[in-house]
Amino acid sequence: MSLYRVGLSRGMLSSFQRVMRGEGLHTSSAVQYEYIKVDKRGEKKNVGLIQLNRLKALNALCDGLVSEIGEALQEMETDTSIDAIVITGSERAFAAGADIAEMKDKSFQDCYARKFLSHWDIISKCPKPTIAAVNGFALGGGCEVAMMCDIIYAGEKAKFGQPEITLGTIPGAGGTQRLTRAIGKSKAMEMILTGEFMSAQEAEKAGLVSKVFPVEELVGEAIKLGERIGEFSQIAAAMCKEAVNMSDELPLSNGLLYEKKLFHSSFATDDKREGMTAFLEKRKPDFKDN
Ligand SMILES: C=CC(=O)SCCNC(=O)CCNC(=O)[C@H](O)C(C)(C)COP(=O)(O)OP(=O)(O)OC[C@H]1O[C@@H](n2cnc3c(N)ncnc32)[C@H](O)[C@@H]1OP(=O)(O)O
Repeated sequence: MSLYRVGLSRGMLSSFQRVMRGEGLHTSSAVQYEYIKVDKRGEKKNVGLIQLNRLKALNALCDGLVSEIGEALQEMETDTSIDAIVITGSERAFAAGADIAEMKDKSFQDCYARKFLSHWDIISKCPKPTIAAVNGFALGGGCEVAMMCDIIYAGEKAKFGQPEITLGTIPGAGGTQRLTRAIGKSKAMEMILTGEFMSAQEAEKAGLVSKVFPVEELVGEAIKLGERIGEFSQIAAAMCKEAVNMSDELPLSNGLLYEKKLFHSSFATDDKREGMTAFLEKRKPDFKDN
């Protein structure tokens, strides 16, 4: 059982110092966080918001921060009132990458034995729809976290990059794979081999980002998107997500079969009956996520 689950946080170890610096511990219903803020947003409070909050280090993804994202996601996953989840940072930085100070003295043995970065996978495995709302820098692991989400919305000053080559290493949390799949080999290779950043507008044109918004409107627009998704059946949304994600993993014929099996499975739900009945009765469906 993690410390968080029994009501303690890593943060409590140094809470006195943080209180003295005027920084607080950020609390959800049962869990206290040091590096993130969590909230429920939208008119029905059905959109979970995770805001990275390690501002001085540009939200560099230290071990504690990533663990807290995982804790918050797990909590939101089991909270049936939450239909979609938005992950965001600050206006200056979504996240400037894995924490370089933490990595500097790590050996191969440390990385291999402790499966360094493998706990980041929890973000891509979340069954609920996830939206990255990216303002400012999304570099290295920050770009990778954004790409682990299902949809990326960007503020017009956002900058994406995989600059690991400038540190003598390579992307390690899916950067080469996901970027190549998103924008194609030539563009991904150029970005990764030069360490150069891509603007929000370029990222939208290349296909990494769905939409670009003015900086101050970004998070609100991501929450509106979460609310729109939340109008539908949670089960259907989870099935859509599973089928789309499988298209990245499987050859076409297997992907088509997988989709068909999920489509057939959706016929076992009350929500499919309600959706089709409501259409024929010319009324709004009342989905029960069942
Ligand atoms: C999976 C592998 C990886 O992710 S490797 C990391 C990949 N990311 C990077 O290489 C980006 C590193 N950061 C930068 O290049 C710059 O900080 C910047 C371009 C994002 C912003 O530059 P600017 O000059 O505006 O700010 P500072 O460099 O002064 O940064 C402020 C403050 O944040 C600390 N910081 C920034 N990024 C990281 C990081 N990835 N890890 C640890 N710390 C980071 C930086 O050291 C500064 O701290 P300070 O105590 O004020 O010196």
